[in-house]
Amino acid sequence: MVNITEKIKEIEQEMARTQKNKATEYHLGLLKGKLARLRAQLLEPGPGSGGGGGAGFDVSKSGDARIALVGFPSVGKSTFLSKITKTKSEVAAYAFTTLTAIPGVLEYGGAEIQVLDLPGIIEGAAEGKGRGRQVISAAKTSDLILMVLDATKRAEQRALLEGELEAVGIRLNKEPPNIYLKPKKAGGMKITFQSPPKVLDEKMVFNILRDYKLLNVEVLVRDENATVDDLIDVIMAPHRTYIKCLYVYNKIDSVSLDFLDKLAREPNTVVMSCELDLGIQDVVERCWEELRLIRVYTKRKGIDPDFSEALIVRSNSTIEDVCDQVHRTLKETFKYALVWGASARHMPQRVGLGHVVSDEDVVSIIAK
Ligand SMILES: Nc1nc2c(ncn2[C@@H]2O[C@H](COP(=O)(O)OP(=O)(O)OP(=O)(O)O)[C@@H](O)[C@H]2O)c(=O)[nH]1
Ligand SMILES: [K+]
Ligand SMILES: [Mg+2]
Repeated sequence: MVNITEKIKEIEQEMARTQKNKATEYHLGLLKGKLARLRAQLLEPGPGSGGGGGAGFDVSKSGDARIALVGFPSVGKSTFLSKITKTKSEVAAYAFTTLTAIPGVLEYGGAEIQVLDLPGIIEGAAEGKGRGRQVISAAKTSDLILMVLDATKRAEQRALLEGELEAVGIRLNKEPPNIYLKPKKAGGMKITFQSPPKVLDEKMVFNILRDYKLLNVEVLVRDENATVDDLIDVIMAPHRTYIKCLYVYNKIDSVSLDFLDKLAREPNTVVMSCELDLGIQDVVERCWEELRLIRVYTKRKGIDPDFSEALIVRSNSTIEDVCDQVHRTLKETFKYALVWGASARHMPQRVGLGHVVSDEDVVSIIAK
């Protein structure tokens, strides 16, 4: 383990030393690939290491979605959990008050959202410092990461934390790169650019593929702005997780109004003070928006819809998903559905199992 960590350090240092220019770009690209492989290796439980990969905490998923509270120690994660759920997680002024994952339930919009309060992480977490690896594994299983930051601390805290998550393959607020890659049994490399690339070139792609021993492979780069990092992410796809992240600055009671104004304007950012009870509701509303959960109300023939209880499904869900939420076997007797609401072209619209529902649709399932 020490060995890999040292190798990672060496490569990071070499990359930092190397000037970025046309002559060094291929070399840097290969170093990036090597780094990505070593980091993945670090996360694999090694032989006899007794789970050195750091499995997550033993908290089963429940509810309609999961939010993870990630941050440095004492930024106010537990204080926040205690504000928005009925769970009381210990709060104190010293670092590492929370030592395990504490789940709470946030009730909002008819949904039950599991919120995981996690131990604070420190620099080097990705390499196994503190409970970092476990915290990050738990974060990986969430639908939304709330990165809780202390508004009174240095601005670098955010980049440091992002770096830790990046290092273990978490990609925040990013879509998977638009590069198609398919390993083949034979036929050599086939590299195609859909339009002239702005950053990558054929030699770079060739070098990286060869370095990964992908000698028979088809690659189609669809995004003209794709980078070496994007290509590596596609090659390393099983080790990459794309998660939404909301940056939440707490303790705004202790900063100037000018600074607060600057923070609040940053993208994907919300500000709050748990101590003064300021902005908490805004944070909850932003979480709800980011999760993009959809409420569907069911209606029986001849009776008004039941607006007191919603079925909660993910965005882009279909009538089939709605059926599954009602009952496991419902779709076996499904004939058609009637839909009222934003997803319907006319009211009601008669639809099949593949119809994509919108938030607050009313649905009547007609059985055979
Ligand atoms: N000034 C100020 N202090 C706060 C605020 N929210 C929390 N605190 C204080 O910050 C300290 C740390 O709070 P915790 O909730 O324990 O922080 P944590 O992030 O869970 O800490 P660990 O579990 O140790 O990682 C406590 O003394 C809180 O009272 C806030 O909005 N403003
Ligand atoms: K604390
Ligand atoms: Mg805590």
